[in-house]
Amino acid sequence: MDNIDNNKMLMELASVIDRLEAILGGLQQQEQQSPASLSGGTFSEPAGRLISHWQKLFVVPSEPEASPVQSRLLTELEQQLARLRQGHTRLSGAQQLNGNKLQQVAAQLQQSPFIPAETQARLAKLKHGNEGHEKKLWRLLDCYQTALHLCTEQHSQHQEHYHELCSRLQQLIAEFNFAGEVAIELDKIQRQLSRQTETAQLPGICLRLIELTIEGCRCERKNSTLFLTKLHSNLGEMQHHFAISLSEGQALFDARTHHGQHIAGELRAIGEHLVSQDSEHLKEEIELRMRGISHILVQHERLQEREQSLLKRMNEMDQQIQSLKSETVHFRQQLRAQNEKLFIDSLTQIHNRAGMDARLEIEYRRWLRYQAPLCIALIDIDYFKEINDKYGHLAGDKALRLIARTIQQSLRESDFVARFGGEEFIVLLNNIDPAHLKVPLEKLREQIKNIPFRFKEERVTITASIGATLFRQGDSITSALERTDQALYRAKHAGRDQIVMD
Ligand SMILES: Nc1nc2c(ncn2[C@@H]2O[C@H](COP(=O)(O)OP(=O)(O)OP(=O)(O)O)[C@@H](O)[C@H]2O)c(=O)[nH]1
Repeated sequence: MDNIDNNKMLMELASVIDRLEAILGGLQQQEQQSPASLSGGTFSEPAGRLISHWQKLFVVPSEPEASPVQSRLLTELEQQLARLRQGHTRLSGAQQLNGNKLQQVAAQLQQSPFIPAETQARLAKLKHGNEGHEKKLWRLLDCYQTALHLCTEQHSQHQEHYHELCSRLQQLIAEFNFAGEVAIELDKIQRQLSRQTETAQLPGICLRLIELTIEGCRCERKNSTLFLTKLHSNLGEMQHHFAISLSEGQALFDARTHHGQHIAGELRAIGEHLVSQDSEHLKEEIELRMRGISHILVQHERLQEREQSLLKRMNEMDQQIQSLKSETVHFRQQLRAQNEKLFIDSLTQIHNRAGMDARLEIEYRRWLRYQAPLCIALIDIDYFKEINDKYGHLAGDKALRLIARTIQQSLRESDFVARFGGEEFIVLLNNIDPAHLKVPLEKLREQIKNIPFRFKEERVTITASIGATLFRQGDSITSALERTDQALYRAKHAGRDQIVMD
């Protein structure tokens, strides 16, 4: 069912791409522009065919402004994207249904008393499903639209927008944690992006990433379903063995009790005869009873053999449980790594915006409960564009990594730092003394300023502006963030390289 839906979604995407291609094909005939060459060409059909049309239409524009044909083309593309969005909403409804079914199975399995704790944890994860990929698909579609606009963009900010798009795509790729072929492909694209790809290749890269996301989801779902099926059959087998062992154990117990009672009865009878009968009769009676007892002893030996084989079976089942446990531990570790990766910024290796959202929510609730002073600060690097323009984007990236490390090292263990976006960082300082709030922030500002940057053998000082505020009565997260943003704005306008508190 899952695969059918994913295939349906892939087909839907492919058909939209085909429709786009048809429009482009028509327009191409009207266009007299000469085709320009593109290196790479690693994209799959139909994305590859589509890109070659773009090459012809966008790579060597004859006019500085987008022509009416190009504008019309963009409008049509956007309409197709809108249709794709509608189709996707329908499909995600169907997927939701599947997800619900999977969650029901997981919930039922979780109730079974035979499930080890580790497996319970994994099933709980399955129960919650994974909505992240869908959001990423939309982010990719947005990137795709941006890439299309970039192809026609002529103005001075082109380079800046180009780098921003590359960063967004790299960030998205870093957030994926697919395995196998998809991971290898993603890695290739990641490297391609870091090598200054041509603008005209970006739409194709976006489409390829969409394809890979769907393929990755399909594999992930397939693996989860396989795991569930295997788990289910293992558990069924174990339950069956347990039931047999249980009834066998009960039968053994009953037989032992019965034999015990029998032997006790025989001994009692011997005792009674010892006092009441004459010696000849007594001898016969004892022989008879002794035969009865030795018969019971033979039966008892057989019981012991059955007990031995039952013990052996129990041991085998125990081993089965152990291997099931270690399998689920491994899966859980994978899931944990995947979750952690979602919250880490690929460039700086500190938390990203999603990580910050999660932590801010926790700190805010804690502040509401205990009212311990909580400070939020935005750190924005001054004139960072100049670094990029003068020394290149890669040098800029290196600087961002170093700044992130410096901020992290300057903070206490309980403080929190994340990359808020671009060249902006956010810091949360909890349990801070309001009277001395500026001290750690000043230290931060100084430490950034003292980083010994060297670009092209030139010593460069990078400074930062900081806006900060304390959470106040009646604050929401948004209101505190807005205040911090305004404080940062004032710090910039007052000449940069300084802290403004609100
Ligand atoms: N190298 C690199 N640059 C980035 C990244 N993200 C954003 N930027 C750049 O950061 C720069 C931010 O520029 P602006 O917003 O104009 O700010 P600024 O130049 O720092 O100037 P002020 O903030 O006003 O002091 C842009 O050039 C972006 O391209 C990134 O991941 N790597």
